[in-house]
Amino acid sequence: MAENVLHIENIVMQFGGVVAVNDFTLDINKGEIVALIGPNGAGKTTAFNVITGVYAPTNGAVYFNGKRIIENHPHGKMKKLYKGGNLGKYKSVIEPTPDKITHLGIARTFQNIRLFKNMTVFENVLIAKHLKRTSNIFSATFRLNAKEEARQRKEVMKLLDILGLSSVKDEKATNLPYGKQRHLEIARALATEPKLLLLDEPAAGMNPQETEELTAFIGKIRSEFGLTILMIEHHMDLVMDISDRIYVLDFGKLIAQGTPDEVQNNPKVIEAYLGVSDDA
Ligand SMILES: Nc1ncnc2c1ncn2[C@@H]1O[C@H](COP(=O)(O)OP(=O)(O)OP(=O)(O)O)[C@@H](O)[C@H]1O
Repeated sequence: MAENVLHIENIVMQFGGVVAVNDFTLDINKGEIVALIGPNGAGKTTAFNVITGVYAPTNGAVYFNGKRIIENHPHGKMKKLYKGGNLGKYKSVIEPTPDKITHLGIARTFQNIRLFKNMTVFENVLIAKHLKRTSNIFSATFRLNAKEEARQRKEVMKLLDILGLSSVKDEKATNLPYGKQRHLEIARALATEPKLLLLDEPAAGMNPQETEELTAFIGKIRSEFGLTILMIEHHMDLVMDISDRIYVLDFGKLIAQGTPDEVQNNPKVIEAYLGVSDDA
């Protein structure tokens, strides 16, 4: 039987009167690559921010490897404002910080590149590796134990080798071509040894050749590291090529899910993207 890695249940994320994510449920099994797509403002990044502990959801729960890691229900100001369903279903408050989520084994990248631009490729990955071990930015930067440090350096070299980045390990991040900077961002996420990787628009700003290289790169890391991947992406070639399944959000609501074939022929999806339905 397929092994569930991530189960998001009835997630609502409401900012005052704006319902950014509206009763969203999603499942990902071990080893799958799942894409989360939808027009601008559909709620995709907000969903990522809930899974990674940036926002406590207004209502709903998140399970990782069968364990409930996030739960919340409308309280305080939201008690009056909340218009969603499942009221009273979620009773406890579990609000891990992003740092705790990383330690559980979920890593992410961001829409905009967030590298230490003036540090080398090697240093960028090493700092991410330190964060995994210490969860403290101070000791992550000014490391303490020489033996542990040597071990981590070795692990980083191995990771760079696998990812084809060892030949540029001493280059400053800012000097890398754009596509490689994106690979480096993923390398940093992998340094935290995740089981689940969330990629937020990894192909943003890429040309077709860079996008093709990224497609191969993502396929490679899935098999090398036995990863499960959830990816937000607007490049439909990449999404259709690499995804096992796709979820589609529009105005915060799930409007479709299925295989790439099912989703691209779904009239609701066509309507959400083009503003016209085939059967209109
Ligand atoms: N912190 C916030 N406060 C208030 N509203 C927010 C906040 N974050 C997101 N929103 C709103 O929630 C909605 C969903 O935004 P979100 O960024 O999740 O969409 P998205 O699908 O990721 O869009 P894009 O593809 O453009 O990145 C938008 O209307 C946005 O303005």
